[in-house]
Amino acid sequence: MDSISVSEVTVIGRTHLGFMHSFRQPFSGVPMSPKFCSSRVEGPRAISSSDTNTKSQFAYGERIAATSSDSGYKINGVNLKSRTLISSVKEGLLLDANDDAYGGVIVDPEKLPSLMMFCGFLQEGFEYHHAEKGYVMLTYWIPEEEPSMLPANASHQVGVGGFVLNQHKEVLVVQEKYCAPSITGLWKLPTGFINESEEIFSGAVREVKEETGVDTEFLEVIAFRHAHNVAFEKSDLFFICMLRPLSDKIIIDSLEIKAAKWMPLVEFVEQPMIREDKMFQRVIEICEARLSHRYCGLSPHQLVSTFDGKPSSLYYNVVDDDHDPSNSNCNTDFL
Ligand SMILES: NC(=O)c1ccc[n+]([C@@H]2O[C@H](COP(=O)([O-])OP(=O)(O)OC[C@H]3O[C@@H](n4cnc5c(N)ncnc54)[C@H](O)[C@@H]3O)[C@@H](O)[C@H]2O)c1
Repeated sequence: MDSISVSEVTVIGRTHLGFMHSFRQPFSGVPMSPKFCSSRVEGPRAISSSDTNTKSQFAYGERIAATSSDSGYKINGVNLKSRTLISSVKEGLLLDANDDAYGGVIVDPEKLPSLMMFCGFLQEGFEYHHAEKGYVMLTYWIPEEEPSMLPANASHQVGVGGFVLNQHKEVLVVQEKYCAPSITGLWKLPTGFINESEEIFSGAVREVKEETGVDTEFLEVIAFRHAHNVAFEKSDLFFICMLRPLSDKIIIDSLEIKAAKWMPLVEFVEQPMIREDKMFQRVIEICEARLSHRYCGLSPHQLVSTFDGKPSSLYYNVVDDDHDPSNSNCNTDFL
């Protein structure tokens, strides 16, 4: 941090993560490393939703203090009265800020006086929250007597595996170019990670296409696995998806994949690594149960929740509202 040089603030961002709001500042010296900071106002929960986005100032000094609301209250031991007065205890630097809906303030980065401000943020007890390409987010929870309510950084990665079976009861399998020595030579399902803002159903189709060149149609999530500390200390949600092949020609992605082929399901299951692996055994059993209609997976249904107004995919599998079992995709034949 200390070696970063100053450049002008060019972007104001506002990232909403529950209680967190933030701002960005790219610096020269470090390729596009805007900083996010977040803060929360101490004192009575005086900021109602009607106070949201009212103009405040956020003070930075050797201690941090901020205010909102017309009624006086204390921040860092300092009595504050005015909505716009924000005072630091020692330096008294004032930053323009907007109140947020959670009793916090969003500092206007365009008004930040210098980089020292940012270096100082860490010295003042701001903590790294997370980093993405192009920014680092720092947060600070002011009320010392309260535990921080800021949501933690994302804890999971989401992976998909494609179970693609053709009419000859052959499953589409790959050998990975880079893998643990213990699975070298294993013919496995194509797997990969979901991209940001990508759906599970389209991510599975994309991964299969990228690795094998085969076009598919998503059918159902058959099962998912939840495991911890899988990569970069993140937990892992792995969705095993049944896909229907729409083409059969294999063109591998030679960067990631050593080989791919259509393999008879019985041969696939007979591989020692698969036979000895309880999870894969169970996955195969579930897939076979699905093929014989003894089991039904989850299919995505698009809807918008009024809760957050976001278009969403709800994965479920029940008979439709008219209670007509023929409307359930459990009856769909995959082969
Ligand atoms: N691969 C398997 O056999 C397997 C088995 C069970 C579950 N899964 C699940 O599949 C999902 C995807 O996992 P995966 O094994 O396909 O992903 P992966 O580890 O193969 O990573 C996907 C891609 O990222 C690259 N990559 C990953 N880490 C790298 C690094 N440190 N440096 C350079 N490149 C790197 C890989 O080469 C690969 O191209 C996860 O949810 C996982 O739990 C995979």
